[in-house]
Amino acid sequence: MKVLVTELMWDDGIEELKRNGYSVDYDMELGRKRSELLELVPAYDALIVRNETKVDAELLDAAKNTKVIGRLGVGLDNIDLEAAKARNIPVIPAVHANATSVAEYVMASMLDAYRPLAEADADVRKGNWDRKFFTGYELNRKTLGLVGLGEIAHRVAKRANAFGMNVIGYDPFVKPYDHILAETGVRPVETLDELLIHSDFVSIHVPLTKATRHMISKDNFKCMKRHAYVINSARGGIVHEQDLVEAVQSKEIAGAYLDVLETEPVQKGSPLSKVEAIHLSPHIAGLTDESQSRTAMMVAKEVMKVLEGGKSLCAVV
Ligand SMILES: NC(=O)c1ccc[n+]([C@@H]2O[C@H](COP(=O)([O-])OP(=O)(O)OC[C@H]3O[C@@H](n4cnc5c(N)ncnc54)[C@H](O)[C@@H]3O)[C@@H](O)[C@H]2O)c1
Ligand SMILES: O=C(O)[C@H](O)CS(=O)(=O)O
Repeated sequence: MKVLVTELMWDDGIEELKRNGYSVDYDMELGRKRSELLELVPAYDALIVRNETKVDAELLDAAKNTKVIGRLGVGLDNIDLEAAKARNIPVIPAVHANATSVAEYVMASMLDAYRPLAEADADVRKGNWDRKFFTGYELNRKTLGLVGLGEIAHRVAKRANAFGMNVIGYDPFVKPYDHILAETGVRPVETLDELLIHSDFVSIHVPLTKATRHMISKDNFKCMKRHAYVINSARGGIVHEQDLVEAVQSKEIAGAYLDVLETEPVQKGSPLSKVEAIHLSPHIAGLTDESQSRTAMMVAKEVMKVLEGGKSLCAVV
């Protein structure tokens, strides 16, 4: 059977498929080459994608022999789940496989905001020794507000607790008596405004949906503390980018860490890249060697399970 991998996949998973007798074609840029992809896809029994391949009705119609779709991550905003369901094609994300890596990225962002080592290093290399300017702040006793209280948010909360932070969270779908809140030390709040008003850091952990698009925009920044930072490692489009630029430029908030953008890769001349206090990274929060090895192996194994006639417990449709 033939498997087509259209985006970055760690060797472990590719080798696992080959060891089990599958023929694998791998082009990590194919997700961006739509017409080539549409031409190639009918020949494959399984499709393995990441976040850039648009898996819509058109692609699924072309994928006449495809029996399963593996997703090398958890965000599903690039996949038309209804269209997959209608065609009886299970979609299998790498459930929880990169959550710890994202949680560590959020901790790194908060530490960078308060202890900017890269900037201090650059300054010392210029011959300066400015101890006053580089005096930082402690995360201890600061408030972290988590928007969305799913898998990643809880892993962030555990780590933030270890740093002595107060952690609050907003998620209308999580019950206030849910045991996970007690286990990870999150105090739930009832409204997004309440979270924004109290937080020194606001970290976003919701999927991109119609309801979450531009969930953080102009009026929300006005609620926030002037020294607060926004961290978005979830999806571009949840934070309104132009409103963010204006909020940082007018000092309504201190800055932001964005791992994800509304249009990826970053556009030439993007206003985001002109604001020093907006820190950008190329969608790498979930990318570590460990997480990608786990992700690739999990997806390879679950895809093979379906191709061999079994059922994957990780399938979302
Ligand atoms: N940057 C990266 O590398 C990276 C890596 C992994 C995941 N992600 C993104 O992070 C997102 C979250 O991942 P997760 O594993 O924590 O997902 P999850 O499904 O475990 O949690 C999402 C939470 O968001 C909540 N939610 C949904 N709509 C909401 C709303 N309108 N208001 C408040 N809460 C709402 C849900 O109730 C759920 O608890 C993913 O959907 C993905 O887009 C990014
Ligand atoms: O949704 C995810 O898991 C992440 O955004 C990482 S990736 O799969 O898009 O690389």
